[in-house]
Amino acid sequence: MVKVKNPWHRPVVIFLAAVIIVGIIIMVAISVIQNKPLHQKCKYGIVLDAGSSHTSVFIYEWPAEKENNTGMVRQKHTCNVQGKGISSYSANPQGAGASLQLCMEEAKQKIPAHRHPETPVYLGATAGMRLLRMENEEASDKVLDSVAHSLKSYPFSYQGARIISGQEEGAFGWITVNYLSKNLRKPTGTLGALDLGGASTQITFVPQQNIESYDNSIDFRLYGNDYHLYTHSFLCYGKDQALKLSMGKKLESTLKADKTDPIELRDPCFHPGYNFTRTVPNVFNTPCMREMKLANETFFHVGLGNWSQCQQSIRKVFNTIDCPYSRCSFNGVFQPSVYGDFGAFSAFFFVMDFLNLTSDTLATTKQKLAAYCSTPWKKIVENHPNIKEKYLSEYCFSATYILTLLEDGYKFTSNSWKDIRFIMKIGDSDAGWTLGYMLNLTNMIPAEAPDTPLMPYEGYVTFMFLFSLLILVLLLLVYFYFRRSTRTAQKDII
Ligand SMILES: Nc1ccn([C@@H]2O[C@H](COP(=O)(O)OP(=O)(O)OP(=O)(O)O)[C@@H](O)[C@H]2O)c(=O)n1
Ligand SMILES: [Ca+2]
Repeated sequence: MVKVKNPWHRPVVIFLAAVIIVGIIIMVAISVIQNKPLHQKCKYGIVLDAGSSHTSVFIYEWPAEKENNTGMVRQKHTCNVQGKGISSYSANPQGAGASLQLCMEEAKQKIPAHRHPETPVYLGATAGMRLLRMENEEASDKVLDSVAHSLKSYPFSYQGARIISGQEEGAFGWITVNYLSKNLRKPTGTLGALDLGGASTQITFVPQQNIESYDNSIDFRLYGNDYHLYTHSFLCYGKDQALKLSMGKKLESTLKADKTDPIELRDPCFHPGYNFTRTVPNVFNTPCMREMKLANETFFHVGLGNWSQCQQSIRKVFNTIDCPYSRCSFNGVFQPSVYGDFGAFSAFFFVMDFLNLTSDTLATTKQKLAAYCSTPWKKIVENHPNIKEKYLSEYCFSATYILTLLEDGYKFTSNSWKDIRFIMKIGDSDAGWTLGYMLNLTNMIPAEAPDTPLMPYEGYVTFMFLFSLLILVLLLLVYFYFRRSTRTAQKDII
């Protein structure tokens, strides 16, 4: 046997082997950086959204090692607490805490037991509790004590139950939609946030103009970028309270014009043929209507089904005359021109989605809504036998209110209407303030960008593909080179 001798064989082979080994090490390192651990350990967080109309429990989940990266936290589970919001328990505060039990038991099942002690639980109450606090502070404290006591009885890490401010509600809703849309680490624009609840509504966006009022401005530094936000929350302008305001105004003018007994409230925002007897205290028991003096006990609520008259009546709840700034939305509140795309969620979505009005032009939306409002009540009930009549009866009002709020209130135009996206979820997580609230309280969004920015997923896939191709070509070259060398050597021997 003759040994093949070639003086530059060895360095070439060593070089190629080194390239392959380094390549494999880089691939493994990138896989780790790309946050695709072999076995994913998760952490959890619970936020209770104690809204004016109801309470929801949200369970969030994220990979234990990579909690500071945008888009890593996702909604694992949500549970709707049965019954009304916690503010409805003012006369029976213990009932508020007890109402959370079923959903909290569910949370115990959904989160692995060994994670329970480290899982934070937060409860944030919104406009319903703000109103109760205005009306009766002692009662609102008792309700908060009751829910706090209930939450402390679970094996999680209780972090507090409090009434959040309207500014926090707006700002955390904005953080949620931009975190979920992965806008926060890119130089691209952000998404404004429009939230419509039962008792308040929020508008939050990055404006182009100066913010003239200190109360409406909020600054964040997230992942190394500065955000200067405009935000405002209108208490009493959620859809349930706005209905009361609007009906109250109509009742007042009816009382002035006609003192017959019982009073007939002829309402263009309800369908023709709709006729219900209501009692004044039931409809108007809210601090949003303190100045209105409405003594009569019962009245007939009669539908007329006239969209344009309905819009006229709703306009009366917005004061668009007085403005101490260069420009206002309504009620003397400063607002810069709306700018950029907006995500409109909660009742903005529920109502517009129910009426199939989430993707039309403003003109078409108005036409369709006018036709819907004039549809007889009997037909509406026939078409939707499974929906509670109370909710069904209010969609004409609610959608007309939404259009009026967006157009006359926030000054969206037929042109900027198309920048509004009616959304419920982004990915598998709900749009709302709860996720932003938890990200903030757990410091999961760092002010500065991490030192090693991640390669985007598409870039990672392309890189891995090209690198694998390179390794394959190198292996083939080595193979052919050796084959040729061996053959040459064999020929030499022959
Ligand atoms: N699928 C749903 C859920 C809720 N709603 C109604 O939409 C309104 C707002 O609901 P939500 O956003 O849950 O309000 P809350 O959070 O309870 O109120 P707030 O934010 O003002 O405290 C309420 O009138 C509720 O009855 C609806 O029409 N359809
Ligand atoms: Ca809400």
